[in-house]
Amino acid sequence: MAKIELQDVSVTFNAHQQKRVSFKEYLVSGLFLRSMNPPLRVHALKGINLSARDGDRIGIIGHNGAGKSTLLKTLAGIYPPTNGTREVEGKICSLFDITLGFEFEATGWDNIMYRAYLQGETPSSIRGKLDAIAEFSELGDFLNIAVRNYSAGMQMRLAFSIATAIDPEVLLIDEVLAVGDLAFQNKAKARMKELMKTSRLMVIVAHDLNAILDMCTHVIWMEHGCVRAEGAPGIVVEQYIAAAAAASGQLPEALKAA
Ligand SMILES: Nc1ncnc2c1ncn2[C@@H]1O[C@H](COP(=O)(O)OP(=O)(O)OP(=O)(O)O)[C@@H](O)[C@H]1O
Repeated sequence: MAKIELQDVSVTFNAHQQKRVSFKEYLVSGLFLRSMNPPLRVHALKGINLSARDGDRIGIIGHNGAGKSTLLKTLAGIYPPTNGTREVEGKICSLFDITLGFEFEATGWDNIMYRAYLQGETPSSIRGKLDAIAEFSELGDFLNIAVRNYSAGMQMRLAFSIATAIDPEVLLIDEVLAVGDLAFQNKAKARMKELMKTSRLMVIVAHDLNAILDMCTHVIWMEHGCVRAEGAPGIVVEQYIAAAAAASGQLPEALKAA
């Protein structure tokens, strides 16, 4: 069974400020032993509660900087909650930032082994998938050389081929993932669709509201690190569009017609 349970989760970052300071300000701050660039605390997530089970397809929408990617990364276990608790059960496949964590001095083949192992495969289950991963990546002999010699697109191909080789129970996707050239993108999209169908639980961050309406059973609208609204996709997306239109001083199409 796949399961996600976030209780009162907050994530805070300490960002280093790089304000320009005049020489005078610099001297005065030194005199009082004050830093001119104290860390800026960014409250990316504030008190998020989320509960999802087998069969749920959750869409996350919201403005730039609302906290969508941070939420996805917290679910993936990349960011530990600053407060609150995170519980995720099931094999996770994260389709975002997929090229992070390559061993650049190692060959493509070795990276397949390392990564698949980190994704929870055993040495024997990896061996059964090696050829399929290599074939999907279409990297051929390049798999014999160090990954540092790959182009950005080739790294993407390899990372995507490995990440999607497992049968995920929990699928975490950022819509902006664009993999490789046009031919590979079509292949990648088809594989993503397949994974969306077969995974038990999916959470997707997207700005494409039609995709959200098509795919999701539940939508969470994030605003400044909080959940502004959540519920049935049709209702939440409509509220989101109306709020965006009001903010930009335009009437939503539906209201214009009324
Ligand atoms: N590693 C980090 N260090 C410091 N601040 C961060 C970090 N990651 C995100 N933030 C901040 O957290 C807030 C939420 O960012 P996040 O990337 O989650 O937003 P988002 O909703 O995914 O935005 P977008 O739609 O633009 O991708 C922003 O204010 C961002 O500056």
